[in-house]
Amino acid sequence: MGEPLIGAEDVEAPAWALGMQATAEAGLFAVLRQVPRTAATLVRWAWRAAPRWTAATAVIQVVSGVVTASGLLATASVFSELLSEGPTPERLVAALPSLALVAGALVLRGGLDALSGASSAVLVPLVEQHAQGELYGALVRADLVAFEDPDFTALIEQADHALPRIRQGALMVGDLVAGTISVLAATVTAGIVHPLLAPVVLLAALPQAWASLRGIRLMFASHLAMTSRMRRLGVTGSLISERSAAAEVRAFTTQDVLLAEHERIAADLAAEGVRVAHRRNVLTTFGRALSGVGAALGYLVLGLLLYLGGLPLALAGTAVIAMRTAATAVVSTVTEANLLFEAGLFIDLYRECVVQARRRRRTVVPATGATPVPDPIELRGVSFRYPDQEHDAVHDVDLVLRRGETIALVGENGSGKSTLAKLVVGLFLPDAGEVRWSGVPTTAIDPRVLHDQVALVLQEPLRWPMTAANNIRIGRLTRDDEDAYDDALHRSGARDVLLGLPQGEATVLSREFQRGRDLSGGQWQRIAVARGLYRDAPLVVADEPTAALDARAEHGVFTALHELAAGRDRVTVLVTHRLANIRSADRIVVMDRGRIVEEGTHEALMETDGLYAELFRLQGSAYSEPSR
Ligand SMILES: Nc1ncnc2c1ncn2[C@@H]1O[C@H](COP(=O)(O)OP(=O)(O)OP(=O)(O)O)[C@@H](O)[C@H]1O
Repeated sequence: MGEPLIGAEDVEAPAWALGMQATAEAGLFAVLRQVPRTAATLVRWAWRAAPRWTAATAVIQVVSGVVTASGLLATASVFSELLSEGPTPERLVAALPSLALVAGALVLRGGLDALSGASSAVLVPLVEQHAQGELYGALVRADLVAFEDPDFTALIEQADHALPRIRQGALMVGDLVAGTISVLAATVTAGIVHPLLAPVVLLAALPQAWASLRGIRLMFASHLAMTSRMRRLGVTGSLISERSAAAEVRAFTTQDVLLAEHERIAADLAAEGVRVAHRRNVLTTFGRALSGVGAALGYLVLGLLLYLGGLPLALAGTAVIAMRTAATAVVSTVTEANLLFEAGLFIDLYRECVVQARRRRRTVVPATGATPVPDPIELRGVSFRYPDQEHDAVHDVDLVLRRGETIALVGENGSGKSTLAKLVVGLFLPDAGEVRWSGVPTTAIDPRVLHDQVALVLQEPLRWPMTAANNIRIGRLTRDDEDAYDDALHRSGARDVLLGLPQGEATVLSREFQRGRDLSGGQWQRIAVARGLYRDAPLVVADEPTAALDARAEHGVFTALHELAAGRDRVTVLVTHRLANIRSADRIVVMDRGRIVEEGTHEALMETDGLYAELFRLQGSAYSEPSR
């Protein structure tokens, strides 16, 4: 097989990735500006999550930096005293106070390190939790159509992966504060010895910092460019590892081809990983070499100062210590800044996801007046196209639905029935035209107000991973009505399902938990119908509610839906291919390629002798074929 298994190989990077790539490739100074911005974001998150711990951590880090700096100055002073002129015992005695300071600083630093560890241990998980809360808070409010956009769902995946980097960044902020103070202290010490030595100290560190930053930018750009491939790897990986795919993968003997595809994509990613690692390695080596030259220059300056008499010999030891300490402090601070910069790129990605999720929230200016209700529901010139698609899934549809009516949507596969049903209930908003509920466009109704009045039974219902009882009660958690619960169980045929479970309605319906159970497709569908009935909403939309049901259960469900529609003044929309079941519907709406092509009662449509009559006869003939 020459073609790649999943499809087009030359996949485009999503639009958000292109934007971020530009950020990652921006100039070095633009990049340097990002570190304080990232630190500010993390501190803001920390402050919102736990203000007291944030303040305590800040104090600890600043004190820690100051103590380190004092220790360094005291060390320098010990050297000055020891290397000064005079008899050794006197020099030793003179150095004692500074020695005591060094020891004190070391002990204090140890204590502060312990405190800092403790405060980070509390703060970092809180920051992570806050960040996740912000993202998930935005995601649950994002409009359904956002999840039809693969670029957005890829961004969500990336944001989920960014969390460990945020944790790492949060850890780094405090260290960076203390580290920066240490660098300042070392530079000041060197500067006190001789003003020329202060810039010289930094000379050794800058090339390493530059190389390191470039390396990270390289890694991030590659990470963004590989987004689509990583997604493909995830898709093939889950086909290999997930329970839902296991049966078909084996039955179609696709194990080897899947594994080969997985290995091929993994090899691409590994090759890219090796390329980036190699280039980062070259950069690091180059940076180190340049830093070596910088350090050599530093010592050359020191030598020259000594030679020219600009520096007394007694201070040379102090200068060397300050230079060594500064070099070490700068390197660790640069490493911390690098990690923060790296975290910053992922935090940007994370924030982008939050921003996009917020942008994809449905903005509604609610209409004034009484709460809109689904009676009548009027569709005028409604069209809808899925994101990135070339054709409308629903095109120029006019339709009116009234309370007490049962409307059946029929048509061949892909004709737009499910999409139209989602437009009727306001899960999707039309791209053109209007859907009005009691005269108010669905665009002007708060989605929660809309959906609160809808009971939806989908073709492939969500298998809620919770107890069987809660799988039904989640239809309306605020309702506590045992009679309604029993009635829903009875009408949907779900009672038999629950009776057959080891712990009855308390059985958890998910194999991901211990003693959890799974159900058959038809049993799940009965649960979904029970959930829809228990919701007790004025608009009931059932999309193929009986596709997996046996004949008896199917009959029961349709009878229940009819009774409910007629008895309680509901609007009921049935999407189905089982035409025999909807003969008594008040109206049958026939769809073809996104348009309504016929509309009327069963009798009227049979008389018209169009698409419906053809489909009906075809289905009927399958049952009336003489037995051989
Ligand atoms: N999530 C989606 N993204 C892009 N296109 C979609 C999506 N869902 C459906 N479509 C396309 O929109 C059109 C209408 O699909 P829809 O699911 O509404 O049809 P349907 O009549 O309910 O089909 P079926 O009888 O098979 O359930 C089809 O051409 C389908 O390929």
